[in-house]
Amino acid sequence: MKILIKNIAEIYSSDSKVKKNQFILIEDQIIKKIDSMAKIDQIKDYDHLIDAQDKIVLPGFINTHTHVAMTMMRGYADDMPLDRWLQDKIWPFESKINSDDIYWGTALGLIEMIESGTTAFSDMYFSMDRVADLVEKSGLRACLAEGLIEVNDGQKGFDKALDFALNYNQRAEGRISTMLAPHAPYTCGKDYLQKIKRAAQEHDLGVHIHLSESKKEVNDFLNKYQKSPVKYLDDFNFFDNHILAAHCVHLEPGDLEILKKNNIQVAHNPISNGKLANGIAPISDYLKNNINVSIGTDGVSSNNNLDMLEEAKMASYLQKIKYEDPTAMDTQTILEILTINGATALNLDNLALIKPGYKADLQLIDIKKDSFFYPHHNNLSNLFYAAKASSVETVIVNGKIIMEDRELKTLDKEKIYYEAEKRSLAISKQIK
Ligand SMILES: N[C@@H](CCSC[C@H]1O[C@@H](n2cnc3c(=O)[nH]cnc32)[C@H](O)[C@@H]1O)C(=O)O
Ligand SMILES: [Zn+2]
Repeated sequence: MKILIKNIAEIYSSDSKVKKNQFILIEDQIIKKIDSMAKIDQIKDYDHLIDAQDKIVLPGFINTHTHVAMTMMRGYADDMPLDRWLQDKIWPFESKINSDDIYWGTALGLIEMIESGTTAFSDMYFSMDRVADLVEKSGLRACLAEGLIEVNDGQKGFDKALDFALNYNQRAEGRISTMLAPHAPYTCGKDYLQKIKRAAQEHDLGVHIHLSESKKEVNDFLNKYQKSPVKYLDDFNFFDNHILAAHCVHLEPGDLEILKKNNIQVAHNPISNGKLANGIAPISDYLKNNINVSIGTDGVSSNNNLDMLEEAKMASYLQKIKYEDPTAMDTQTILEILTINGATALNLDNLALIKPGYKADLQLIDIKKDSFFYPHHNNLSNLFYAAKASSVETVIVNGKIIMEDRELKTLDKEKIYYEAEKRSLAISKQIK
């Protein structure tokens, strides 16, 4: 399948300056050629033509930390601190969820991701085989991991998670990759974490974990072990693997050096950290120290959506506030954090740049339809600081169009809305 995208107003990719008036040729899963419209006559052979007049093209956004099925809990538990939110609301709800519920809750989240220009995500949840079915069907790219909480999951859960990680890696034409995911150092003991670490090393799998999210978590570790969660994990070499660490909000002296030394991949979730009042992560310091930072939305229940544009604007403005420095996170940095840094975080090669030889995961954004794109001084600024995700018009993943002119090509919206609504409300009724 060859797709030709012509008349592109501008292409933004973090490896180069903005390119104007271009075409892109996609062949099968790969970006084959990018050139100026003056040379379009050279391209005679293609199956599908997209006219990108008045549109800009960017790599798809990569959401590096989420629990997609938690979309079912949108608006179910608000305005609470992390420990109470988990223990009083979220975990009781999750104890009633079956794998069909996860399927439909995830489907609801996938619609939102596609419609807001996300082409890849990293999910930590349960019933991952069902999530994988949806990744396959939707056409999205995902890094999937069964989340493990030791008291609930134990050895059996570990075996299942490892089995999943080994069996599903590279499925769906390579769109699915896998990791192991101990939930957090406060929900998994040292022996359990060591077992997971050794399995990850043996099978060359990355490890996805929540880390130093709340002040309480850090204080509990300081009281119990006289060291921070970061130091605690480092002391038994937990960080030897590729580590995707969500949050990293609260650091003790010496922690940043540990993150840097171990090449920890920080997934920053500013809206979740705001909603649960966990604080503002020291992202500027991470960036200055060349620690790779990407962005996650976390689950909808702590957000309450999956919109990466909103997340990025919040990330940037919070850093400006925290450091009283308007340059703390500029538009170029936002572009990197939303795209190429996400690919690095998920250990995926040849992804997230608009460049020949790279996977064709990209989005077309209309810059003439909505008032917030006017005037056109700087479209990247307009996109990150002014626009809404409804300007995302067409989404391509792995060379396949999954949304065109805002029409979803792979998912049945009506059916998904119906099932997700029915199941979510039925579960909340069981709890009351
Ligand atoms: N197998 C586990 C599920 C782990 S999935 C990942 C878990 O992370 C939880 N979670 C979601 N957001 C956050 C957060 O911000 N901090 C900590 N945990 C979270 C989520 O509710 C889910 O229970 C079990 O049987 O409970
Ligand atoms: Zn999370």
